[in-house]
Amino acid sequence: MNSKKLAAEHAVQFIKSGMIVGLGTGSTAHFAIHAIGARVQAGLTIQAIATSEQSEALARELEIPIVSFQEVNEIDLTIDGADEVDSDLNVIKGGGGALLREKIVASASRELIIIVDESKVVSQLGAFPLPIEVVPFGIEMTMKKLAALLECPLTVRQSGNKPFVTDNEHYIVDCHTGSIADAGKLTRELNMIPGVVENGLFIGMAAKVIVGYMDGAVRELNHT
Ligand SMILES: O=C(CO)[C@H](O)[C@H](O)COP(=O)(O)O
Repeated sequence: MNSKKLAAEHAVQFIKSGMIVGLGTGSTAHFAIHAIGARVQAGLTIQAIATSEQSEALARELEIPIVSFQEVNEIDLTIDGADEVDSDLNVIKGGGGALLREKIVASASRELIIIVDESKVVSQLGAFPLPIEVVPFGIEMTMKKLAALLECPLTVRQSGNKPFVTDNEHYIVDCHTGSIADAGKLTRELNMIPGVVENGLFIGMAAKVIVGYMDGAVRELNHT
């Protein structure tokens, strides 16, 4: 059994008719969107807001009703993947390049459920390169400021032989930070740099993490 699919299908059970649901991005979220589509076909009535053009296109294909932020005040529940999760349920996201919309949707949500396979659970965040979304204008200067703060190798994410461009027409800088001692402080410092739009640290945002295991087990991690 695919452990990402296991976590995704477990999470989708928390959706109830009438909810506004945030749809995540990535391969684990892809399984969740399919499971939501199946429940919609079976009579679940929800409306959804997607965190990327890709997830929105999939949702439309599966006939999941899509709404915009103009039409809702709040999102009831968002289900999204992650690149790393620690025991305090802090998370690194953005491996798929959708971190800005993911953070906007997560912060508009009453509840954020993160779905991962067991390989994503870590004791300290930072082995996965931290994605930072930056505006292309002045990126050389923004990267100098990032380098001064982080003191670690930085790379502009590529797609083919060009910079990867996000749904918001920005670039992603991947920062090989190594272990992050104080993720809360770092997220605030990063977002103070002009040119940085958002970073992939989601601190204190997840209410629950659902982990799928290779042996078929599923475990819920909650705040203690
Ligand atoms: O943050 C993300 C996209 O920006 C993804 O949720 C994250 O990269 C995990 O992806 P996957 O489920 O494919 O492992």
